[in-house]
Amino acid sequence: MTATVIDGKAFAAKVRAKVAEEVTRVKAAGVTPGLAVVLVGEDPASAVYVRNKGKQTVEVGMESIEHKLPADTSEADLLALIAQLNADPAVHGILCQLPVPDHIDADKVLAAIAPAKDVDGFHISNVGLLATGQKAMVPCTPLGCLMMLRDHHGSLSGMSAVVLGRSNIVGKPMAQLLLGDSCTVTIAHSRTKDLADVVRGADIVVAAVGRPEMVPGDWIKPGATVIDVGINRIEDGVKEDGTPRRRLVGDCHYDSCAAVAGAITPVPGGVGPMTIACLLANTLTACCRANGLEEPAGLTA
Ligand SMILES: Nc1nc2c(c(=O)[nH]1)N[C@@H](CN(C=O)c1ccc(C(=O)N[C@@H](CCC(=O)O)C(=O)O)cc1)CN2
Repeated sequence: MTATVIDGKAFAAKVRAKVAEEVTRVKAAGVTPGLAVVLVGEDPASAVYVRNKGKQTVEVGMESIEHKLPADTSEADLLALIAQLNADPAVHGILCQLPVPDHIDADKVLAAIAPAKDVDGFHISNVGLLATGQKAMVPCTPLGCLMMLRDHHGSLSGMSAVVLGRSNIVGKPMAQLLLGDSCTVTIAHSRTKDLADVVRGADIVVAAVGRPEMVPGDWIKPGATVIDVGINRIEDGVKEDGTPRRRLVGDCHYDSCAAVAGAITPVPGGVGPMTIACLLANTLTACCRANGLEEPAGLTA
C-alpha cells in the first residue's frame, strides 16, 4: 500500500481562509480579534515562528501585538506584561512563545495568562476543562492533528489510537481529544514495554516524541493513519562546500511508514503548518466567547 499524503500546508490554508471569513463577520459586529505574542530571548527558531504568527494574524484580518523582550528579562517583568495584556480588552488571545530562558519558570508564566485568553490552551484551567470533556481552549498542535484526522476519516469512533509521547503540550491533550472522539487510546512513552507491538495494534498513530525517525514502517499496521508531530533537524551528509547538509525529519521513518500506512502526514508540511492555523482559530474563538458572539463551527474540538 502507498499511503495517501495528508497535506497539512493545504489544510492549514483552508483553515486560515475560514478564519478570515469569520473575522469579517466578527468585525461587522464591531470587534477586531487581537492576538498578543510574547517572545523572550533570541532563539532563532522561536523568532521565525513568532514572525509567522504575526504575519498570518494580519493576513486573516486580526490585530497582531508583538512583544519581543531581551533574554535577560526578569520573570517579574514578564508576569507584569502578561497582567497588562490580561487587562487589555483589545487583546483576546495571549501566548508566550516556548521555550523561555532557563531563569524563567514556564509553568508560572502559563498560569498567569487569563484562561479565557489562553489561546495555547496550556493553562491548568483549560487542561482540566479538556480532561473533563468541557468547553476549553485546546492546544494548537493536537487540535490541528484532530482536524486532519476528522477530515480524513469522518468519524473516529471506535478506532484504536496510540499516542507516542506524554508531553503536556502535545501527547496528553492529543490523547484527551482522541478519547473525546471515542477512540480507544493508549499513551506510549520511553518506558512502554513491547512498544512495536503496541504501535502495531493501532488504527491511528500520533508520534510526538522528538526522536528522529524513531518509528519504522514495520511498526505500522497496514492501512493505519500516521500523524507525525516530530520536527527534527538532522545532519545528512555534506554539501559540496564541505559544510553539513541538514534536513527536517519527523519521528516516523517516512518512506517505510508511507509504504505500509493508509495515510500519513509529511515533515515538513504536515502537522507544523496546522499549529499556527489553529492558533488563529483559537484567537477567533476566544474573541467570540469574550463578546457573546456565535462561535464558528468546525474550528474547535
Ligand atoms: N507557546 C508556544 N510555543 C511553542 C509552540 C506552541 O504551540 N505554542 N509550538 C512549537 C513551535 N511552533 C509554534 O509556536 C511551530 C512549530 C513548527 C511549525 C511549522 O510550521 N513547522 C514546519 C517546518 C518549519 C521549519 O522549517 O523549521 C513544518 O512542520 O512544516 C509551526 C509552529 C514550540 N513552541
